[in-house]
Amino acid sequence: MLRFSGGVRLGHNRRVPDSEPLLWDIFCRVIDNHGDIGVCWRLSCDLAARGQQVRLWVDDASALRWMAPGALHGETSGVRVLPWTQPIAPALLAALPASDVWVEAFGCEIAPEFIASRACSSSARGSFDLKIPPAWINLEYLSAEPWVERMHALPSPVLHGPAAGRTKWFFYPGFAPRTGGLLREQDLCARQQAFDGAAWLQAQGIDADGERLASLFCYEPPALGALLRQLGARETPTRLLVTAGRAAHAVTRCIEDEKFLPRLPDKREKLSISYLPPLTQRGYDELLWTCELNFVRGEDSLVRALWAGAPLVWHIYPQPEDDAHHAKLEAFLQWLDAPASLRRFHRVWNGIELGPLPPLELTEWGAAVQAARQRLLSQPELSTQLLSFVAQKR
Ligand SMILES: Cc1cn([C@H]2C[C@H](O)[C@@H](COP(=O)(O)OP(=O)(O)O[C@H]3O[C@@H](C)[C@H](O)[C@@H](O)[C@H]3O)O2)c(=O)[nH]c1=O
Repeated sequence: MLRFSGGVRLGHNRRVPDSEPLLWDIFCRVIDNHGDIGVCWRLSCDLAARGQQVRLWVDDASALRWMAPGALHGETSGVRVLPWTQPIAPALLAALPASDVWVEAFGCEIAPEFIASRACSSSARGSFDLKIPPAWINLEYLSAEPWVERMHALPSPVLHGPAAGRTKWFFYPGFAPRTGGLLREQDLCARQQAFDGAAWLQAQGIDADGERLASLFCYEPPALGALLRQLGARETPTRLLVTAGRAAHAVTRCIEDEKFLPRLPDKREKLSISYLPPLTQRGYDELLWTCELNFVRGEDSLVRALWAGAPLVWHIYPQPEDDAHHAKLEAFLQWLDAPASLRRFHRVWNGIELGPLPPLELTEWGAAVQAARQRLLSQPELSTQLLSFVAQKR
């Protein structure tokens, strides 16, 4: 069934059976960094891969140019990226068929003109047409904190506007079984198994013969200089694959810092650095699969590093107003059943504790990540859960 422009939609009063593909409107506001659009794009593609039709409304789609080349030209089957302008062009709204599911990602409020355009014009109150209510999902940020299990799947009544009286539903991604789970494409494990790291490095023009590989995706960690010194002092030479943007700037600043240079150990040549171009999302996954240690940040790359299964260190998105990220980090480490050295490493890496970085204990850290990955693989992933949740709420 074609649902995009020119397509024929089912009669408005007919309930679409659960097995039939649904039309989704996903709204994404880019606050900063790449996680907002990164998660929304991944979700859109994963739903489309399961036969759903997705319209992704985003106010700044610029990151998609490198994250998913072709996305803006409609080259991803089942996903159409639409400009979330303020206001949304009335002609665009008028041309679009009504959808079955609305998703507001990360607490962004769906555009009021979009909601109003879906209201039944013949209704006396001008209120929402209840004959074809879409399932309305508030997709939240990821956290391992215990309250997520209590909040997941709770209703949130809409009090104002043309949709007053309707209900939105909280959907919390999470690590624990009673949450909405984590995004994991159906073909992810197969792709990972078939992956050839050596060929990937060659394609990137990286000659890493005899070197241990670590990837770096971070903000500006206070212990970055200490990490570079630590990597430079390892027995086996290390190559750090530094992602484009803030991580690359932070490393460059660190290395160029005149105060820093004299303090580098004698064996400085034992640390080589490769600066990567912005990778596609798939390419970023492949980077994580190639490395024996991954430094990640934010939200989406953390999940991808868990699927990669190698030891990981998380630079959590800082919330300096109330330090809410401290509890969030501890909850994650608790869920991970992280060994003491990994916990301490995280606290220093995130500037929560002062002091030297503990040594890298990759065998122990890797075992914790592998065990966590196995636990996650036995739980249903996010899209499966979201599809069945939506089926219940329509
Ligand atoms: C480095 C790199 C990343 N990526 C992708 C992977 C992810 O989808 C995305 C990065 O997103 P994250 O890992 O979540 O890190 P981030 O720091 O960019 O995003 C953050 O943004 C804040 C606004 C949110 O509040 C945070 O929770 C978090 O999501 O970029 C690439 O596609 N290519 C690359 O080369």
